[in-house]
Amino acid sequence: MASGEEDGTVEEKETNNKKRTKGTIATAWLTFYNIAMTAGWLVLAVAMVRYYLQKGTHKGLYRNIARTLKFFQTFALLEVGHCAIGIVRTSVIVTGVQVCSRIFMVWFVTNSIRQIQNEESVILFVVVWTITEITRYSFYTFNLLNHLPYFIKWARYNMFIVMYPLGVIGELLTIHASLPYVRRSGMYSLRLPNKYNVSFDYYYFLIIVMLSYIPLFPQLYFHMLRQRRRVLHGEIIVEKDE
Ligand SMILES: CCCCCCCCCCCCC[C@@H](O)CC(=O)SCCNC(=O)CCNC(=O)[C@H](O)C(C)(C)COP(=O)(O)OP(=O)(O)OC[C@H]1O[C@@H](n2cnc3c(N)ncnc32)[C@H](O)[C@@H]1OP(=O)(O)O
Repeated sequence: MASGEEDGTVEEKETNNKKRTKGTIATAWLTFYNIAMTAGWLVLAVAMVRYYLQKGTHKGLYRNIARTLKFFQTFALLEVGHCAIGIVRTSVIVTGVQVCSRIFMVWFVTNSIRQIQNEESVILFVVVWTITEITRYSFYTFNLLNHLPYFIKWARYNMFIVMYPLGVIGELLTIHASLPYVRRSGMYSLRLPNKYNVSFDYYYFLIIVMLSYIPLFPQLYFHMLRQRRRVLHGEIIVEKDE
């Protein structure tokens, strides 16, 4: 008599193989991690809605949620580790660029320059990140638990089409708004002469960061479009080794 696996479809067999290779400890850790991250971003969403309903303005909202945002966005650094040790099938480079650019936005732009914290662009990228991350982490969680509702899968691989550009617009407008303050204050800059004999201008560094979105963002976006074709339309995509 044929075993259950022999009876299964190619898709089922592939899922079983993937699970076996991932291992129990890794699966348990990822389940815990994804539940914690879904909960964290949900807390953030509730805090934002409550603040807006109580105050009727977005002014002061960033300060109200800053701690939670910094904590959960920084925690996402673990994702680079997940890829590096091979417990998730994702590129370290793609994940690294995504996570580091977000951490940079949170710590070295929004958190460091108080004057821009009430900009609408800050609210734009925080709202977009929040919606995206609730969907993404619940997708991973339900997927690991083998109970993935189709609408979450659909949302994970469709919402980014609009959300990614919106998030980028919010981030770029925020960096742009910070430029005059950075120039005036000379923050994080090193002027000559100094004992190291090096100079660094954070103002120009921020302009370089903004320009680096031009080559880097399309790569992240096309990566997600490929993932979308693979997951929603079953296309076999041959990726180059990183
Ligand atoms: C220091 C100076 C910094 C300079 C900065 C330069 C700027 C560069 C430009 C950067 C622009 C970024 C802008 C961005 O911040 C804006 C926004 O995010 S706006 C909001 C919209 N965003 C999105 O929709 C994000 C989309 N991106 C992502 O989801 C990820 O970041 C990405 C790494 C791109 C995801 O790719 P991935 O390959 O992981 O896709 P999948 O989700 O399909 O996963 C692939 C497989 O891995 C499994 N997996 C992954 N993670 C987990 C996990 N945590 N738990 C369990 N399993 C996981 C997943 O299930 C897939 O498995 P399988 O292949 O078996 O199906």
